[in-house]
Amino acid sequence: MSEALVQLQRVTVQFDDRPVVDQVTLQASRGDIITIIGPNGAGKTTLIKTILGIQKASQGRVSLAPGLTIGYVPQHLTLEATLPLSVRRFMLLSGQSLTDCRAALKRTGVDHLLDASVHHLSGGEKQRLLLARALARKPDLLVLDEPAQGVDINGQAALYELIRELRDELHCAVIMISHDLHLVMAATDKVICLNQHVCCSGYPADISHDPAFIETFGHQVAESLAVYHHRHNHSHDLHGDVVDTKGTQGACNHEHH
Ligand SMILES: Nc1ncnc2c1ncn2[C@@H]1O[C@H](COP(=O)(O)OP(=O)(O)OP(=O)(O)O)[C@@H](O)[C@H]1O
Repeated sequence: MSEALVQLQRVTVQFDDRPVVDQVTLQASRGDIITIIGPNGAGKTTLIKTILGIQKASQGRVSLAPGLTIGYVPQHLTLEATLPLSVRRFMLLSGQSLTDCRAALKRTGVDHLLDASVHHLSGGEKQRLLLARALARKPDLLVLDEPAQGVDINGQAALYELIRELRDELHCAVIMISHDLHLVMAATDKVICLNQHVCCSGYPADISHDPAFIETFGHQVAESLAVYHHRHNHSHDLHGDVVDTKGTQGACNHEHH
């Protein structure tokens, strides 16, 4: 059996006696990509904060493998607007060496921005910078809170593809929150549908038929996902351009059923 890096057992988080996360049990092992989906206010961010140790569980148990290194990609990069800060300095603040920082920036496709100001980066570049900062730690577990925010649709597909590649390279586990249901269904291994409690969980193709999923997201969403089998016969680069299997650029050709 593969090594469990994180285990949550009946974890509940309450704010003013209101359960925001209700008796959630989950486990992530090396190689897993687990995506948490759910409506606004469902407790998704609170749940990952509990895994990170930023939020204390009111009840239940959070167990992390000893010596676990976590790389965290927050929803937004929040910075003091008046503080001049280059990408280089931002990365070095993580405490990693310049060599590791540059390698991580190269891997996420933004090493050319080393001397740029973080304040001037586009939404997509900021997300890749945050991913590089998490990556420089060589994490066993990568936790991402809506990593594709501010990224256009082609860029989103490229970002999810990159996350899959990083999972393979680092042999880490990935837990992420996403609202992009179609991309989640195409790019993830396991989905947890959260609405305070775990409504349903499993493989993407299966959960779209689950009555609890249909109740949470409605028939229209469930039907559109149930018929959505996405076969990729090519990949995208980080800018969303299509690259075929031989590495040359070509036309986008997805097959849907
Ligand atoms: N520190 C806090 N104190 C009190 N209430 C909080 C706190 N943090 C979050 N909440 C509440 O908990 C609920 C869940 O919030 P959370 O951010 O986890 O939801 P979410 O599923 O990530 O939502 P979204 O998809 O909108 O980002 C919300 O009603 C929020 O107002």
